[in-house]
Amino acid sequence: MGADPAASPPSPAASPSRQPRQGEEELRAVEDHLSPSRHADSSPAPPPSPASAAPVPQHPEVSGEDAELASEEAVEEQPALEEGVVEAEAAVAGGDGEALRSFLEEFGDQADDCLIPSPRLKGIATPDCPAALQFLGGRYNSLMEKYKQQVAKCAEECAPRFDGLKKKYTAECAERRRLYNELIELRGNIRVFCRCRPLSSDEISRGCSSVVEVDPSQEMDLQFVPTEKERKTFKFDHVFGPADDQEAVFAESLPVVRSVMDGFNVCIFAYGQTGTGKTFTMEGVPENRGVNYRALEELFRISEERSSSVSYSFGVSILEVYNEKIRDLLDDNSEHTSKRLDIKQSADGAQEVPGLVEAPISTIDGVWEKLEAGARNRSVGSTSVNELSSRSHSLVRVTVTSEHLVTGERSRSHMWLVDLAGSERLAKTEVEGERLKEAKFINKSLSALGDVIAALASKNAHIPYRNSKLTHLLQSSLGGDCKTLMFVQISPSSTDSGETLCSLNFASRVRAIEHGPARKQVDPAENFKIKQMAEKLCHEEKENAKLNESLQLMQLKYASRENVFRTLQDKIRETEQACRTHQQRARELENELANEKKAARDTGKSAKPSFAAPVRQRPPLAPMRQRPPSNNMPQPSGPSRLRFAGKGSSVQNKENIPTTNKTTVDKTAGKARRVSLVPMMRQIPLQPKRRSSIAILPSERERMSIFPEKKAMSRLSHVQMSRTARPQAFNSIPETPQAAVDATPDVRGKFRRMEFGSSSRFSSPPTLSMRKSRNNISSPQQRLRMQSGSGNASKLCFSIQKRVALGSPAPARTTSMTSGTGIFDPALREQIMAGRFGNAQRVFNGKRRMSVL
Ligand SMILES: Nc1ncnc2c1ncn2[C@@H]1O[C@H](COP(=O)(O)OP(=O)(O)OP(=O)(O)O)[C@@H](O)[C@H]1O
Repeated sequence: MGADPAASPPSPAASPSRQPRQGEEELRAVEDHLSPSRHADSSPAPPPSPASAAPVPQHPEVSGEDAELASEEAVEEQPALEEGVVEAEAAVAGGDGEALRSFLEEFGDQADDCLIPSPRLKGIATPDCPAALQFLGGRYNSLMEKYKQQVAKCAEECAPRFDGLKKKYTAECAERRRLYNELIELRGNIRVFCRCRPLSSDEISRGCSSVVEVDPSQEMDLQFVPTEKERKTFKFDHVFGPADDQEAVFAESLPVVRSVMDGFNVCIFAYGQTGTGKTFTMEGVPENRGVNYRALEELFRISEERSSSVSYSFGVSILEVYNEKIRDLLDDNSEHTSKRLDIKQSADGAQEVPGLVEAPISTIDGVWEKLEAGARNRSVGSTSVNELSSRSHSLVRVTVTSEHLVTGERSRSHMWLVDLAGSERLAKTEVEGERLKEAKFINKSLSALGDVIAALASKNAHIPYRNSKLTHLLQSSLGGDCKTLMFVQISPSSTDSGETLCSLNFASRVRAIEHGPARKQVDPAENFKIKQMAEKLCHEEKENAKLNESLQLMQLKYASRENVFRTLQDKIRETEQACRTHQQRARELENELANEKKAARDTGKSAKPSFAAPVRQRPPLAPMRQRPPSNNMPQPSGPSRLRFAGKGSSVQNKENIPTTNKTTVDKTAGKARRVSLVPMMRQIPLQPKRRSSIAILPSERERMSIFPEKKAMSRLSHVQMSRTARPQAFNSIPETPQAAVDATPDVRGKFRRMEFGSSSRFSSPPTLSMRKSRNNISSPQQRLRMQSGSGNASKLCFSIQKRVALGSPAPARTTSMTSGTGIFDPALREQIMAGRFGNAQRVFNGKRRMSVL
């Protein structure tokens, strides 16, 4: 299905001057669909072919039934155009597509980013209309997509710049607020405006004259002229004459009102005589609204203006102080219920009235409703001065909570809008009864307000806020760190000149107050959090200090213990060194001793052995077990033999000691023992640290006694010593052998008793050494004793001596040990002897830890 180039409109793609553009393909597609119509113009129309059906709506002649349905749907989607198309149908005869073609031609000439609807669209016949609309839709969509991309790109490019500008804007806003606040502070945080109402018709009718002169050019001065002589000029921050309207008054109040939006506490109150226009200034009338309404209006306006950077929320409470009682004017049941409202100080130091209704407001209409409701509930009395005079103080509290969307800074501030009760003197009001009581309360609270202002003016340390409910409520918004605006309302009438003068004097005093810089109010919750954090920090600091102290103490203790430890280590080293020295010396002596013994044995060998003198017989050079048993060898004595026979086949096996008859044993007891022990001693390595030789040292009593029991006699470890006897026994032994030698006769006597009076068990080396020390000091043992001064050395000496005593063939020792000095019962003596030998055996055979006997 080709288009006739001659008949078809100039294709945009064919034009060399133009680049292919977006939408051209759609255009071409539609042109292709229109080609049958073109053929119809130049040549006979071909028969409708199913192949010519395309997804796009087509001419019914070309597209068939499906295309017709699609056309109908498209037409339904464009009901607005249908009417025009139907109207144009008559103009485009037969719907031959001529109008569509020319319409498309127009678009072909248009730039890609143009979408100018052609007036010819209306002229397109109904069958061609869907195709045209589809083309336009596609074109529109592609352009839309293109623009979207462009916008997104632009936004992306501009984002950093936008962020920078936003930051700059935020900084500028902050700076503006700061400067603005500074300006207000320079003007004074407490500002006093004087407003003089016009003479009322009643006053005019009574012929009252004006005693007040206001010069518009001197907006701060007010001339009080009761008489020409008494002319007095009062200065205020602004003076509004009778001609000034509500708008002008509010315009001057705006800076103070705005401060509340910056987080400062604000108080605006109207003071003056009854009927001077306090309520008119604060509340106004519906057609001429006062400060309250306008202030809230301004708050909403600012909130809207700053909505991109700060989020604000508002709440309103309305209350009155009547006869020193607080009444909630938004609580409809407050008059019927005995709900008592009181002032409490919150955690952040602000004054709160628990239970007071705080109505959230989001629109200015809502504000007006609340103000009206409050005004309706207000206690209104009637006096001769002003029929509608309110006999209570009316207070509107606006709570502003803000959160900065960029910095996250939060604040909560209050704005008090106070319409005070009339300040006229009691004498003038001519009241009595209930009205008099009301007047007294009013005067009391106004007097308290005067005292607070006077205290602030004189910068007293104590400000008597709590003298009245009114001043107590306004404490956080009156003086100090908040902004105060006072309207002093005066009457121009000559009849009120006295009251006017009082009011003007009071206002002048208020104006004289010098406030410090205002302080921004932060959210109480934030305040509380900060306080808690500060307390926690304080507590942690204290804990830290305590821990530091204890740490220092521990360090000191550690240092001192380290010193002690070092000293002990040094001592241990010294002791070890001494021990090593002693050991070395002991080894030398041992060697010397061994040499001596060898020499002694050699000497013994040279002498001829004889059974007639068994006592002097030397021990064999080799252990018994290594030698074959001999019938000629002497047998152990009776008790020893019995013990050998009792325990020990093992002993016999080891020692190869033959069992013989008793008579033989009796004769050769001492010799047999020496024969069996000496070889063993040679096998035992030197053990300087053995303590058994001194652990068994007996007490005096034990040494003097005889132990009949075998058990007690045979085991060194079973020495029966009483607790009290032990130290005595040990103390009785001199620390060194030399000490024993040098001991007093008493001590010597003790040792003598030990030597000769004790049982065999206690004939310990000290006894021998002492005896030897007396007789001969040239032996190695004695030399060792003489050289060693410590207890350990003496113990070592004892051990060595014992070995020497048991191993050496000293005849004197044999005699004394076997004789059992002082024991006359032969059986018992034998037992003791056996025990002594058994002990000796155990001591020298300590490594094996088994009883030989
Ligand atoms: N600036 C003014 N311009 C016009 N009319 C005023 C102005 N000030 C006060 N008035 C009128 O004076 C009358 C008394 O005013 P208003 O009730 O406000 O006095 P007030 O000080 O509030 O008295 P009260 O202490 O009894 O409440 C009202 O009718 C009020 O419309």
